[in-house]
Amino acid sequence: MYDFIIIGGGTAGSVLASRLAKPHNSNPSTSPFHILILEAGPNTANHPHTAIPWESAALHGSKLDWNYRTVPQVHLDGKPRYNCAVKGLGGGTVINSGGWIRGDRRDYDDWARVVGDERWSYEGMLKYFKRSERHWDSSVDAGQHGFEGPIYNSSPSSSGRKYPLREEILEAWKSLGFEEKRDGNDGNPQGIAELVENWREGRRQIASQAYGLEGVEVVTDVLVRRVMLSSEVEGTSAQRKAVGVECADGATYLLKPGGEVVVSAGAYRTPQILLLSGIGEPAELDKHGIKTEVELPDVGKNFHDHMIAYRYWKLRNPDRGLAAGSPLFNDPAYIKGGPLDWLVSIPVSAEGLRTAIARDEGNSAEVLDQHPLVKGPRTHVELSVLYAVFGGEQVGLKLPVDGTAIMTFLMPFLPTSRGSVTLRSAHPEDSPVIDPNYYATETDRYVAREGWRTLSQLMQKTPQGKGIVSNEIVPEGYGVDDEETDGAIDARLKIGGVTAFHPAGTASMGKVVDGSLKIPKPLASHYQVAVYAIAEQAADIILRDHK
Ligand SMILES: Cc1cc2nc3c(=O)[nH]c(=O)nc-3n(C[C@H](O)[C@H](O)[C@H](O)COP(=O)(O)OP(=O)(O)OC[C@H]3O[C@@H](n4cnc5c(N)ncnc54)[C@H](O)[C@@H]3O)c2cc1C
Repeated sequence: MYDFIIIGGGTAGSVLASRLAKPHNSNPSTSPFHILILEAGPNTANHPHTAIPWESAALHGSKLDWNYRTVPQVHLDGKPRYNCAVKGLGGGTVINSGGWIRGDRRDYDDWARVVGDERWSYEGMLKYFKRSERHWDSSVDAGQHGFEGPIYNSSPSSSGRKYPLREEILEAWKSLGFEEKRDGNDGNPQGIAELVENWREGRRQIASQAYGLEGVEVVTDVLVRRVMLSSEVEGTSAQRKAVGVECADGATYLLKPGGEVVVSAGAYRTPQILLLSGIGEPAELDKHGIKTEVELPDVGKNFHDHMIAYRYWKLRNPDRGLAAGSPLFNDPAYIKGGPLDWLVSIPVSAEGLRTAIARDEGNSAEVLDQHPLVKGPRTHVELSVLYAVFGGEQVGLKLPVDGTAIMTFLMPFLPTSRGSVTLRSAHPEDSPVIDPNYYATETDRYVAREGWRTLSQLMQKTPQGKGIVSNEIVPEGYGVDDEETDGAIDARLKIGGVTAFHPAGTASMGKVVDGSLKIPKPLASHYQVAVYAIAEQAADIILRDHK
């Protein structure tokens, strides 16, 4: 019997279990709790492709990948998209690209406003951002950064990567009017900031190992089917309480009285487990012959993901050795992180945004003035230049990694499109039906087009961009369109839009789980920093309740 059963030993599950077993600042093994993690995949500790970050390419489609396909994306080119999630101890941290990006304080403040709970504001989360990280530079603002957390941070410059295009690209961004920031992770990321990664000396840090699971019972290779619920009468109303967990093979694990089950199975599988437990929309449950235990219509709704789109550019002078494939990139320092220097986080123009929102939501001028996406300014899109090429096959391009081309990406950050994750069947082995519904709103299309045009300006209009690249490498059948009409940009984004691997929102708090963890909106960031901090705060909340 257990005090805590944690379903899913991924990023959040590992951090939470570790902190419950050994609270922050405590001596080893002081926990009085019996804690269990149930993880569907294997222990990833000694896997040959998990230590060196760039080897994660070999994990896509492997046994460690749940390897999802979405439903056809009707607002893109009508085709399904591949969505990856890791099946193994450590979850997303086994494969992710290591971007350690905290995002914009305004998003967290918006969460706090929506859920009426200041613990989820930027200031409320700050303690946990600091607690999880170990910044490499002791001269940065100690009010914003942690120096003793389990997760080591690094940057291209701190790891000794000296990319030949670093200064030219910086100057190109500046010539578009953007300002350089010394620290992109201080809650105000707008501008040009150096990339921060969570690689330690060029090695991946997997959450389950970096935090450590001493004092936690870990069962791997076990697929959870459902949370077992009992009916308890409290006062005049019947309450459902978790009493344990049932696995697909029929094994059960039970809670001690007063114990808790935590469902941290990621954005795709958390709603599946809740639905298989009879927690969800009765009509949806009826379809699969599942008895409704708790009516919660929003389980699996509110799904959103960041869409990313890549573009490719022919180098004017490849012999300068500017991109992966040229000999310079064989320097061992260069495998210590991703082939880029800068992330540029920007708002889009408020006027166009108001028009787009009005088309989607039909708001009056007064409402639009107060609209959270307009007020801010919010960080609407992230842009970057990479000194490598990959992902071209999505748009039918075969691009050898031979040092002759570079790429750019744009990632619209605060999508208003919403999709869903629903049941395919009552069998836990069947993957859920995943519909991110990318690019469904005019607001999302407007933001993406603005990002697209900014990248075109950077590469084709700035003196530095014009000096670096000769032309864009365009997919067959798509001409180079100097006018850059909305239609022409949409056509490219509809074939090129793919997941940035940031699924979220399917157990949206306040609607799906209890009041302490209500977080229903997207963030202008990459999600692991937030997941680490949320799990850190969850541990504090649970430990307070169990004192
Ligand atoms: C390819 C890729 C690149 C990424 N790059 C970045 C990046 O550069 N920066 C960034 O900030 N974020 C990045 N992310 C996102 C980030 O890694 C995730 O947001 C984060 O890991 C999510 O944590 P989680 O705990 O919610 O889910 P996960 O870490 O996915 O954990 C869920 C766990 O639950 C387990 N599970 C699921 N169903 C069951 C079941 N029925 N029974 C038992 N166990 C189950 C899974 O196997 C998994 O281990 C990336 C993600 C991917 C996939």
